[in-house]
Amino acid sequence: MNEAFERAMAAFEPAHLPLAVGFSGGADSTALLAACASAWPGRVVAFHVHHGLQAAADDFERHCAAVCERLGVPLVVHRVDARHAQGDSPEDAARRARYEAFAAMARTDTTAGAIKSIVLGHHADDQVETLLLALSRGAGLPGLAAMPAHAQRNGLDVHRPLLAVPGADIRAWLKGLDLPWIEDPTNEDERYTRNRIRAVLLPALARTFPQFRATFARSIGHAAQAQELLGELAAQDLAVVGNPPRIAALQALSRARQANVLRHWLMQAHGCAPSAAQLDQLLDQVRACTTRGHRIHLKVANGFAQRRGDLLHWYNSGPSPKASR
Ligand SMILES: Nc1ncnc2c1ncn2[C@@H]1O[C@H](COP(=O)(O)OP(=O)(O)OP(=O)(O)O)[C@@H](O)[C@H]1O
Repeated sequence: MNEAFERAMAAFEPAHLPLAVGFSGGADSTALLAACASAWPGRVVAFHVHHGLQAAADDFERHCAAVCERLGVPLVVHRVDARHAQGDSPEDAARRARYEAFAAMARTDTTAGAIKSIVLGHHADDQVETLLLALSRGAGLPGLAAMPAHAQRNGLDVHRPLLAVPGADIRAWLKGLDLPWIEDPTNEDERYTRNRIRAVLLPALARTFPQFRATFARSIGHAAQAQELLGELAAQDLAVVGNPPRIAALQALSRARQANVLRHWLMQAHGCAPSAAQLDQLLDQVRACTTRGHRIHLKVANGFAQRRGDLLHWYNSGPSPKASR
């Protein structure tokens, strides 16, 4: 019995049933799986991503299979090889591979029926860690908005019903059940920033600001709401400046709106995010672009932004033959 955990689960309404649970075998997703299996008997499936490169991955899979059998929940396993490309962080590569694996598992036939929603065990401590990591990188609003409780990703409804529940409450609830879970040894490894945050910063925060989980969550909510507005404004501005954007139309906007719409365009049309320095340089070039001969050709993310006539293009497949002005 744990009130915070039970309250969060009672408030959770998945967008669709049957429901998949992202099941790593760790404490949080074990509690989530057990709670979902009891709330929606026969309508829950476990999705396990097997990280082929990790030596213990086969043991994790066997553990998950045993727990699923105990709970009477079907298990789907998908193998990924999340080797990261140069310049890509291992965490980002693993996360991307995980969501692709969830989408692939959702396309397989499960005995429970077609899967359109997945639920993940991220909790209040994970959310605070995500915020602190974003601050440590100097992230903008999208980073400060941390993880949403509900989002669409790779065609699936992704739910995180435990975002307001501290990790300790989840474990307290799980201890009342007779179910085993895995303690991932890499969670103790202080070479990872996330683990240092957990071991060093969270206890200090608890001593200094006892309510930090709730107050940080409020700030995260404000950032997410502001980011939503910026997204709406960017979509409206993109409709006006065009895709690819017309340079003269960009120049009619304030610098902050240019930055907002260019970031949105690069992400929506090309799936890339410029660094703050690159975006700043690009804005300087857009402002300076007042003659027919002004050339723009700048490195932006993993490609280049380039002036072609009246338009600003982005490419990463080698320069265009017509690429002068
Ligand atoms: N290998 C995996 N297969 C399926 N889902 C996973 C996997 N790893 C993580 N998840 C999902 O993502 C959530 C958050 O991931 P994170 O890496 O923080 O968890 P974890 O420490 O591996 O395990 P847990 O959160 O279950 O204790 C998990 O609660 C789980 O729902």
